[in-house]
Amino acid sequence: MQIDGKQYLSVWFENERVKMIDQNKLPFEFRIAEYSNYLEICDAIREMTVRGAPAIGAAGAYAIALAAQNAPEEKFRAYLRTARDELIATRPTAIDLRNGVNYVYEQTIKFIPDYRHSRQVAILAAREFAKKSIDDCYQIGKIGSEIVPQGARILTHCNAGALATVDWGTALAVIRIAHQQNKDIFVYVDETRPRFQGARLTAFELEQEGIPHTIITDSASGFYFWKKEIDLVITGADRICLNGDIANKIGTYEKAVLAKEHKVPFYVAAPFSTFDLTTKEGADIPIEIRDEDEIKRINGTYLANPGSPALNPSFDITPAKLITGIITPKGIFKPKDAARQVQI
Ligand SMILES: CSC[C@H]1O[C@H](OP(=O)(O)O)[C@H](O)[C@@H]1O
Repeated sequence: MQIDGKQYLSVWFENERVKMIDQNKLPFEFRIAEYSNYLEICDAIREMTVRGAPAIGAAGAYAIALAAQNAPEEKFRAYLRTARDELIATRPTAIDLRNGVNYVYEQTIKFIPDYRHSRQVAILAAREFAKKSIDDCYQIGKIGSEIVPQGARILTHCNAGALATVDWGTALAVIRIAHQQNKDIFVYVDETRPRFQGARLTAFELEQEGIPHTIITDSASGFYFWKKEIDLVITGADRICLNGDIANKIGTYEKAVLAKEHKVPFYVAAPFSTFDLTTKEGADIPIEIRDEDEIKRINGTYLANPGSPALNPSFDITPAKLITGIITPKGIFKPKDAARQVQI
């Protein structure tokens, strides 16, 4: 992604350290955070310094590579197993995290007790996972742009951009490439309470690339559907089940219901690292419940009644029946057929 004319990835491995754009500071401050051990990356994922399903998948992959560099040889496998389990436990919903961590873990332990080779393979495997994510997201953008009509007004929710992946994005990869194809698109950006990934991160990415857009409150989208100002909805996903149900940022489900009511196509864009072939349907996906203070406070200042409790599920489930198609690196598929593409 271009930031002030310079090319960046959201997360990368350099000089034996994992580096990432601090997404909690954007768009007000551009800061690169860097870590030398996997425990710091566990905190970074929990605190959403890095966030977005494919981005935390890559961060987890690099964290295992870092663990392999630091693991004492006398307990190499046990140290890596602990790192794997602690990283996967940081955020339960996005399946890319488990997929990225497990991929590098499995590749690395194959070479024990050749510890030097294991350490080299760990870094190569993590870099391979991240590079495949970038390539998959670019393909998603190219394939997805085919369903974007000229002059389309597109609603998107949360941030499914380059910041939520390693580069390009998923929903925003489609939007970026449609813009590059001069399709004259306009984007309605849901602010996405309570952490404002839309108002802060999606709006930042779109402004950086000169893509016309407006921020709206989450509750305003219904009004723009009613005004017939939304032609298409494209979101990302955090987990896609065997039957095509998806988990995505809280508020996605209601956009899908509105889209159905107003006969507007609702697409989900995701790489294959977001598919979970071990989960049959959406009801089986663990939903991350985050701290109530994310709702009640901003930067420590209360904006809600301090004495009242708040419920803060970070994701919801959108059933396959509300999804027009799932945009993958291999093509666009009906939800019920998408998971099969991963198996092929
Ligand atoms: C490329 S899809 C990213 C996906 O992850 C976001 O969640 P979070 O910001 O909590 O990591 C959101 O659900 C996006 O759609």
